Amino acid sequence: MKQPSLIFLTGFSGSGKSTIGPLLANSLGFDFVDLDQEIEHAAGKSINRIFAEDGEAHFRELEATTLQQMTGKKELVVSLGGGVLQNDRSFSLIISTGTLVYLHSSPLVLAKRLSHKTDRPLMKGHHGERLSREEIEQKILALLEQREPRYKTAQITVETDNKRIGSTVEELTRKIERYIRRCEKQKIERNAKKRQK
Ligand SMILES: Nc1ncnc2c1ncn2[C@@H]1O[C@H](COP(=O)(O)OP(=O)(O)O)[C@@H](O)[C@H]1O
Ligand SMILES: O=C(O)C1=C[C@@H](OP(=O)(O)O)[C@@H](O)[C@H](O)C1
Ligand SMILES: [Mg+2]
Repeated sequence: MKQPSLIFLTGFSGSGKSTIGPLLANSLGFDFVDLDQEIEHAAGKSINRIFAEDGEAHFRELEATTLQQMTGKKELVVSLGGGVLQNDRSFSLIISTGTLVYLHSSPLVLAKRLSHKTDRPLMKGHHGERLSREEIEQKILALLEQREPRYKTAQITVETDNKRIGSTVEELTRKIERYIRRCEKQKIERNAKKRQK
């Protein structure tokens, strides 16, 4: 069953899901889980090592299995990894059990935020070498073309470019609280109609 207060944060790598997730959970008074951290904990190794030793397809399976543990939960913020929605099983699990929230960022800003990070295997070269900011931007553009259609199915979207993290958290809190209230009202109205029949 769908729980509007089960919040899944999506968006490209570097959009701020892992940074904003715990702050948002605190602001809403909800629990928090970072899907990548859960996977690393369960596997006993880093995402970099999972990609290098077991491959991306195995990582996508781990994402889908770990997500399953979150279905049915309420008042929880889950920071997803940027590629999880590409797996059909994960995508349908997410949209059928919670609220999808999209942190939108431009490729230029994402490349800037990611150019100094070493823990994003997909933002490296074929042999694990570091890429220039321009090369990272090209990779981002190619991946975004595939991923954006599913990011855009989110019920709530916020822009993260040129915005302080605190402002994004405030905007998200307002929008999510309003969305949950609306869902609750609709549920009450549906139940009242059922009773009248
Ligand atoms: N306005 C902003 N919104 C979100 N992240 C920002 C912003 N400005 C800088 N950052 C930085 O960008 C990075 C985002 O990384 P992270 O939170 O790990 O994103 P994700 O989990 O989506 O990959 C962090 O280092 C964060 O501090
Ligand atoms: O874009 C992706 O496919 C990935 C994004 C990462 O998470 P973030 O979006 O938190 O960086 C992590 O799940 C893994 O490196 C794969
Ligand atoms: Mg993250």
